Amino acid sequence: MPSRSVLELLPAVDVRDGQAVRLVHGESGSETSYGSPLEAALSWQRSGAEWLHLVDLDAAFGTGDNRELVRQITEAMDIKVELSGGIRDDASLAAALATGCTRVNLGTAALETPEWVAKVIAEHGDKIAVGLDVRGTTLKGRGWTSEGGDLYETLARLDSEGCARYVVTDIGRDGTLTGPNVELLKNVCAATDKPVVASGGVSSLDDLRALAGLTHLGVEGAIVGKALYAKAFTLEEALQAVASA
Ligand SMILES: O=C(O)c1ccccc1NCC(=O)[C@H](O)[C@H](O)COP(=O)(O)O
Repeated sequence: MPSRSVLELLPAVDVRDGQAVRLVHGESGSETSYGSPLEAALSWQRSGAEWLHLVDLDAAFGTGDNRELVRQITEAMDIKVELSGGIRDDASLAAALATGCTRVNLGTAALETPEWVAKVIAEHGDKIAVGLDVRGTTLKGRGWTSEGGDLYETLARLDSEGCARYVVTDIGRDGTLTGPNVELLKNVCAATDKPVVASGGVSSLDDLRALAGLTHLGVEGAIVGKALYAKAFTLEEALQAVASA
């Protein structure tokens, strides 16, 4: 009998001005602070996480960076780390990869400098994921007003360039505890053969079970932020829920 794949869970640590924070709709200025990002990351690791989704929000918003702290956190982890936020050129990519992270997530660069993204996909393969942050089917930079084109046209282009994986976020759900956009995830999975990581909106164990029910379509993992910080459930409960879904 073929083995069933278990949904990977990626607890999120988003860093702004040295603090772990949560945003609403990915918008700068909407943050709530949750203290030390290293402590948060270590606590997810202690709770059994196999992945950490670590975001440098200052780098993403162009308000500085938390590069040294992100490096320290990544080095302190025994688990896999996905790094995101402000990775847009050779220097920021080199700094991110030098942390020893498992992969990086490119966002705005995929919209604004597609030639560079094609080049680094060719060079680094599986170490590069692309974040597709959407409202409706229009791509957006996180928390930004600029529009980045059509989701499915961009997906087709990135697929043709060999992109290994997509992190898909409905910005309208992000940080809102209103549930993931299952329809969007199904549509993206239908449009690509590459694995998809769901991001934004998870509010309950039932949401995670619903995402676990999409693994056969290509949903490989789910990023969980606000729900863990708001203590809607524990990470142990979440891991148990997806293991038995
Ligand atoms: O990932 C980024 O690069 C990023 C850039 C700018 C704003 C937000 C960004 N990421 C946020 C996340 O990845 C969230 O942690 C994730 O979507 C979890 O959302 P939620 O479970 O709804 O808190």
